[in-house]
Amino acid sequence: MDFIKKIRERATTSPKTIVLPEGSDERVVKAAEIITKEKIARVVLLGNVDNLKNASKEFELSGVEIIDPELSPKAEEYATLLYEVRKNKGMTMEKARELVKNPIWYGTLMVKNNDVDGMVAGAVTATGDVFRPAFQIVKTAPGIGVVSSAFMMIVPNCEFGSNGHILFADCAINPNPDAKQLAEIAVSTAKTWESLMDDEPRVAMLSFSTKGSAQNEMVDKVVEATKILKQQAPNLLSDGELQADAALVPKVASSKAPGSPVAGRANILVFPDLNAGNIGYKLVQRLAKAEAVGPISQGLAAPINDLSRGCSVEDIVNVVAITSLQAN
Ligand SMILES: CC(C)(COP(=O)(O)OP(=O)(O)OC[C@H]1O[C@@H](n2cnc3c(N)ncnc32)[C@H](O)[C@@H]1OP(=O)(O)O)[C@@H](O)C(=O)NCCC(=O)NCCS
Ligand SMILES: CC(=O)OP(=O)(O)O
Repeated sequence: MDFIKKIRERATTSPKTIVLPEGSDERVVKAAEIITKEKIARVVLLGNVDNLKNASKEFELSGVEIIDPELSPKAEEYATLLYEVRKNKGMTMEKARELVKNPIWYGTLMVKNNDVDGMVAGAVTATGDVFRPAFQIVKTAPGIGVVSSAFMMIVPNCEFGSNGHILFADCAINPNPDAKQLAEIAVSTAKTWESLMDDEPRVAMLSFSTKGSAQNEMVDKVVEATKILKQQAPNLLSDGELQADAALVPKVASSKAPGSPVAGRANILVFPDLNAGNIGYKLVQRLAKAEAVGPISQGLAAPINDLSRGCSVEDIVNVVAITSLQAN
């Protein structure tokens, strides 16, 4: 079955409550309508109640809960929660009361307080501003050092990866991960793959060098990350350092990396830094007309997912479906 159809169907089997803090954006309101109609999740929309009531003349919003953080009776409770979680980092009650009026902080506190199962934001808000409160309030899951993200790229008419499905990581969060963090990103992405796909994960650690063809400290980082990855996850099919063509194309792999367990058949591409990852996913999305589902966050203690500000309504619906699945 088609990947997107499958995740949406899986989400309907145990619908969760997801907060969408950007009720001021029409795409988000339309997505709330579709999510509710298709029973993918129960939606809480944050925004100005009057504006959203007006919007509901245009959109079918029955079944969607609407909260205005500025008028919410829970604002003081959430401010106290924020103060308690961050007081050792200099948070004051005054600052907490101010931050709670911001829908992204309010939504994150709803997640922390278990009032909702997850949050999706980023249609209007830049990635850093979505994740900073998440890192500070929700924090990492036990045993996780670094939160990262992955995009499921679905490339039309493509034989590479798993029938054109390839996870790209990290394309949204960590600007310049060190070797240890890069290895952890690879392990997290393999777990994300396993939660979404039926076949085995095959991880390529990407570089501009294949198996020593170039020498540079940027290559050394990927070589070191591959070594750490193989030690930490010996049963995971992984290899590096590989160029993108060696990772994906069997013929190139047989000349550049003969005998590699992954080269020519990778379905997970781990990029060496955020310049490469973010530019890479946007190029494939726009030039190859690939569907880019994500970014899917990995390693937070509760599911909070970002969007690209260029997202469509359908992108929002898809990320909400994935967020519901992560909340299971
Ligand atoms: C995500 C991001 C905002 C974090 O910023 P930062 O400056 O490191 O954040 P702060 O220094 O304020 O750290 C806040 C907290 O988050 C934690 N943190 C930061 N990055 C983290 C990560 N990847 N995983 C887990 N925790 C992280 C810090 O340890 C800190 O915790 P503490 O305050 O409890 O000690 C930053 O890495 C960023 O802007 N990334 C690029 C996002 C982007 O623009 N992407 C491109 C478009 S998608
Ligand atoms: C993921 C990403 O690149 O987000 P944006 O396009 O909003 O910067």
